[in-house]
Amino acid sequence: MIDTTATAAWQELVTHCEEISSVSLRELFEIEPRRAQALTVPAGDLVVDFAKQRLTARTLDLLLQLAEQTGVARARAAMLSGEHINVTEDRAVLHTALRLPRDSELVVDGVEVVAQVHAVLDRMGEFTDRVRSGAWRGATGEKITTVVNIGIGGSDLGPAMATRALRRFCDGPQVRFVSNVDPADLTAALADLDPATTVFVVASKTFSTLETLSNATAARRWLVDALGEDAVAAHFVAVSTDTDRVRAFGIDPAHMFEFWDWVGGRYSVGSAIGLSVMCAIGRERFGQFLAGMHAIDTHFATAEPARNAPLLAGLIGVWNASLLGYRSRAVVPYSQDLGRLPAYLQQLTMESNGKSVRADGTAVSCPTGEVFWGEPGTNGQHAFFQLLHQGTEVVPVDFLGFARAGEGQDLPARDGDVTMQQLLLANMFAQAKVLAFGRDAGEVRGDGTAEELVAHKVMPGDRPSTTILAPELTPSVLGQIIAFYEHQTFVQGVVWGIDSFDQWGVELGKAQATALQAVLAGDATPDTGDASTDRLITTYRTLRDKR
Ligand SMILES: O=P(O)(O)OC[C@H]1O[C@](O)(CO)[C@@H](O)[C@@H]1O
Repeated sequence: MIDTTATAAWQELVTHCEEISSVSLRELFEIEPRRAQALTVPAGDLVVDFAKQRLTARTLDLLLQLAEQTGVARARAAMLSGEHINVTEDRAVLHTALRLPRDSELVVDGVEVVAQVHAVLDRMGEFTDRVRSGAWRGATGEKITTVVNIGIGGSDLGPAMATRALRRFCDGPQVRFVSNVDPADLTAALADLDPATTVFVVASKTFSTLETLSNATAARRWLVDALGEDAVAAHFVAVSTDTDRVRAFGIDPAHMFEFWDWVGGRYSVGSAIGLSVMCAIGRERFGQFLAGMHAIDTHFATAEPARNAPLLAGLIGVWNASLLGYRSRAVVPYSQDLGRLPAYLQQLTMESNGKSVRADGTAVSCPTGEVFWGEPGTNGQHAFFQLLHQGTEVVPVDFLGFARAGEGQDLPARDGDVTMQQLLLANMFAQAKVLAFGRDAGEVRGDGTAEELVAHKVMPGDRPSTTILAPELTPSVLGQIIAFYEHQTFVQGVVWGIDSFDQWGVELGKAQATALQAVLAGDATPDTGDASTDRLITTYRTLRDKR
């Protein structure tokens, strides 16, 4: 298997990296007067501006050579055609098939999958229409007013993020999300609900996840206590790949919405896992959401490399993390509605690329897997931006902003003719500008700053960012943003040589938690194999019993 660091392109990038580290972003803009135009790449409705990244035309050229030498185009074709690129689980990786138009065809492992996908979408649409219209009645004949999605990880973060992002389009039942096995989560979600008007969507690819099954069991008890066992059929539906386990839990497979092992959990929001989103926004808008994803899939599959936004974004992520040593990336959407995007991207990117071995089991030879984190702007400006501007760590930022607020939603700002949406965007542009270009001591002194404060007010600059602008946050645009990040994650995985679609690293903790449950509940002297855990369990028991 190709070792990325052994390629000729990588070797050249290492040398180039040293050269570029001595050139400031200010200088790069002087040397390359057409930089802003050249490094702005449209993709669907997204306009992606890479101009404030620390790179030159030469860097991009070398990164594109790296993509060629590590086989990104070949891997992309393999993914899109359904080859088993998830080698450790021997599975195809086909989230892109979830958003193929109805008249497309794709045969995978001898099965035509597009027809299957649309059959499930149709069933989801029928269920959604019935819930939204009131045709789906609860056990006592009442209309459903609340849908509670019970799931975790990919079975929660995607739908929860999307429902919040599209909240101005939510005109169906209210939708809530319960994920954590912390009982506070379910208790709070159910506190003001009426079992007679509530439907639970139990969403789990495997239908074996401890948190989801615990919450679903508790929710079932809550419902049965109020309405009796026979009520389960009208109040529980499932989303899963495992019919037997759904049946064993007590949900009729007729009330199950299927997806397939070729959809990874963190890539599943376009599958039946999006049922709660469809309930909230309706099937037509959910169709627009899928069409948005498909538009970026098509861009990723067909745009020439130098104008392929997800390809460039993925390569620039590798450049930042593995060569320049910028190990984390802040994602700052200037949109309160996108408040859960950073959490969603944490799973998408870190569960995909947080790996130390390559697909063939050999050790990686460079740092992989950026640490993703963030909060919406402008809130983040009043929290962690100090470190972004003047800290010792350089953290590249992804800014996301929208030209328009939702229809009829913009408000006048405090003074002048400026609207709040303009104020929001002005902040976003200002932050990216200051991060890139800073302010040197001469400029600070020029403002009449007292000499003892000059060092404190110098803004170092040279802090890279990408700005993603779109006209408005609509279902389609949200789909485009998701697919844009999915594909850049894929590109990085290919360059690093890792399997971005397994997640073995989370298994051991799950197994040990299962083993520790009984120890916590019992009174025998703990003997878990390590003194620290034994001591913590003893302390826990003391605290638990001291009231
Ligand atoms: O949908 P499931 O099978 O309940 O899994 C939930 C999540 O658990 C994981 O397997 C591990 O955290 C994720 O990949 C997945 O999204």
